[in-house]
Amino acid sequence: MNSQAIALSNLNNSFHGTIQLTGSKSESNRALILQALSDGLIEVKNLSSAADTVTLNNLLKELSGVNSAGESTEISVGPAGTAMRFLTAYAAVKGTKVTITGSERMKQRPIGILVNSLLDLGAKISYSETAGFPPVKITGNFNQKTAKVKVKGSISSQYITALLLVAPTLSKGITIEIEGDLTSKPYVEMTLAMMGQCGINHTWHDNQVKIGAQTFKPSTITVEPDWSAASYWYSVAALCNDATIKLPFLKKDSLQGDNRIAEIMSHLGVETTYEEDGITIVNTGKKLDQTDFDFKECPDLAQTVIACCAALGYNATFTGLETLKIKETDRVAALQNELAKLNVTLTENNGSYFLDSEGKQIPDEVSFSTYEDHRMAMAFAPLALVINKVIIEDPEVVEKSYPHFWEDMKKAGFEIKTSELAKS
Ligand SMILES: O=C(O)C1=C[C@@H](OP(=O)(O)O)[C@@H](O)[C@H](O)C1
Ligand SMILES: C=C(OP(=O)(O)O)C(=O)O
Repeated sequence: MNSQAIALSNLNNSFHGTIQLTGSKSESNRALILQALSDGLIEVKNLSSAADTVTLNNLLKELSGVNSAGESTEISVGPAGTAMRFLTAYAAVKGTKVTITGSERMKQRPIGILVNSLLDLGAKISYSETAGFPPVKITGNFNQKTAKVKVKGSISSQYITALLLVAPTLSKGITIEIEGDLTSKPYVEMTLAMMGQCGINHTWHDNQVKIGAQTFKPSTITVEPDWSAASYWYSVAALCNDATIKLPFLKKDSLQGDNRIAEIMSHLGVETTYEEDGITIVNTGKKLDQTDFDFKECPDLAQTVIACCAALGYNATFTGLETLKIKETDRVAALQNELAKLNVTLTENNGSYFLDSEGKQIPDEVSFSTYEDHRMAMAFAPLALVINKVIIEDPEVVEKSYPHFWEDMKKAGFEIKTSELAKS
């Protein structure tokens, strides 16, 4: 089978310039649901160009034409996890007759925890194929039975966000008891902060988050640029001999937990200066001064940081990677496979992953597979700064969150050629 790939090289090893990032996919997708629930009282500015956001926006428009009395319809979210989870809660409480499906991978990403909570609340919802996984079918009106639900916190924070977003529109509101550890906590905090901007109050004591029935106030949400996307520029800066990169409109006090890439990358020699109109990141030449990194609160940064450490020949230990196995691909397995091409290993021991990169001979040319995962492509692309020729297979995967990634890489001096790749 032949498939498209691109070959990247970068002989300059230096970049001084500005990169304009698109809006945060996470903030945008919350804003769209809030806007739809508020019947247009909420205005959204700087919406992301991410395919996941475009998809959600289109599907919300499509669903606005479907009512609970009419024919059932089927929609597909493709690979968009947040769209899958948020739309399931949205359609369930509206009683919209719809089957929500997605890509083949989406059908392997669990949704049972959310569906069980929606059933407890009073939704009419079932599975069309495999219990616990998409597609889900919403079959009728929602009559709220209870306000209280228990949600396991360690699998995905998106289930909690999905419930919180719809909570103010329910006559009894929702009180969520989070069971066990909460993963990706900053994403729940982002949800609550954005709802606060729209006039919705909450309480959060111990493991109980409560949102009562409330009305949205007319408001404007301005989406900040995407900090997860910024992480690839931190990697470029870390791998360049000489880099000063301006990323406009990113803020220190961000709603996005992935702003901790600034702190993480400070240990790899990249310094961040916060300015009125954005941030500037600079390679200071400092060597690794910390060897343990935890990604429980920022799982989307893991691939960037691990690939970057491997390229720099650093040994390090990583934790908080549990949820990576149920994302766009099994990201741990994907990392292990691709790092092996650099003669680097990532081995698990009791939930910790040890990266053994020191002194490894990196080949002159490496072709990286991307596993239908945007973050695999973007995490490995900057390695063209230390490898003569990097080939990225199926480069269009970046569209999911960062459609103009390759144009931005060209602006930064990467030479990019398309190539036909022979796959067995
Ligand atoms: O709520 C969100 O916008 C997201 C939450 C995180 O997922 P999990 O809560 O499943 O870790 C993150 O990985 C994903 O990219 C976006
Ligand atoms: C995990 C991700 O997205 P989602 O869960 O929304 O598909 C991601 O963007 O890295």
